[in-house]
Amino acid sequence: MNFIDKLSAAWATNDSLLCVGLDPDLARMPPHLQHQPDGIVTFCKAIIDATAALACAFKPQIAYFAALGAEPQLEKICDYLRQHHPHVPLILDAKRGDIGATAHQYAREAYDRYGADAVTLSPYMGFDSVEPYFEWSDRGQIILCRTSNAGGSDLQFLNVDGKPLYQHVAAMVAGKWNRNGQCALVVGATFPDELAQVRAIVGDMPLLVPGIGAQGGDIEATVTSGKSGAGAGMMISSSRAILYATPAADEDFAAAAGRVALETRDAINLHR
Ligand SMILES: O=C(O)c1cc(=O)[nH]c(=O)n1[C@@H]1O[C@H](COP(=O)(O)O)[C@@H](O)[C@H]1O
Repeated sequence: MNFIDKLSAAWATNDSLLCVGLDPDLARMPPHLQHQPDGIVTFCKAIIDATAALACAFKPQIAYFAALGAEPQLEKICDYLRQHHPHVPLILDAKRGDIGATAHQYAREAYDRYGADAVTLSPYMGFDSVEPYFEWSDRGQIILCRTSNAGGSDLQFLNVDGKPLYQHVAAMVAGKWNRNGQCALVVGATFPDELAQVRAIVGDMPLLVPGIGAQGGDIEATVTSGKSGAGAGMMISSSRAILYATPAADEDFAAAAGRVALETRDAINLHR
């Protein structure tokens, strides 16, 4: 099943627009897991099992693994997701962006090594830096458009031919770039006005929307501004607020993650 169909099925099956971000920070994990050889795997599996019925996607962020040389643990987590929760799409958050030959290697990493359904990409090196990813015709490309951080405005808000650069990115990705019909865009929950602008440009294209939870984005404004005509169309992502829902010393971190995921999913659904 291709990325968009799998995402649409997960929206319906789990009645959820919540994407659970897997950003495992050793220092915030329960102490008994911090020094175990596969402690990150154990931590993430417990979070995954506690939230899989509530999520429309999982999004591991590769930096938290690569910084520790823990890519083999990320492989195990991705294998686990595909085997035990195959109906929930796996998004590798890597924000790649490089010339074509190098991009092809990054595509192999995301889609073949980790088996991701989709990967996050930067658009700023242009179409030929994204083109190699289309060789995997059933997989998704999620392209940065209006990011959740304050500094995103430095470039994305530059006025180009009468409109901000991020709107050009939205129009390009929804048009010429969406070669396999598997593209999506990243728009931060911290900017609901821009979320509405992007929605108006791209029709029902899925949007990955980080910025609720730890970054303080407002759920009602996010859903109202970003939902598609069918009241879906978004992967509203939260990482730290779910992963570290209890103090690190608390043994019951997975149950707390499940509780916060349930509350977040339901709060999102109130406004669909
Ligand atoms: O592409 C992303 O996922 C992303 C885009 C963006 O604009 N802002 C953003 O925070 N993210 C990612 O979303 C996650 C946010 O984590 P929390 O703030 O803990 O929910 C991190 O993994 C970020 O790298």
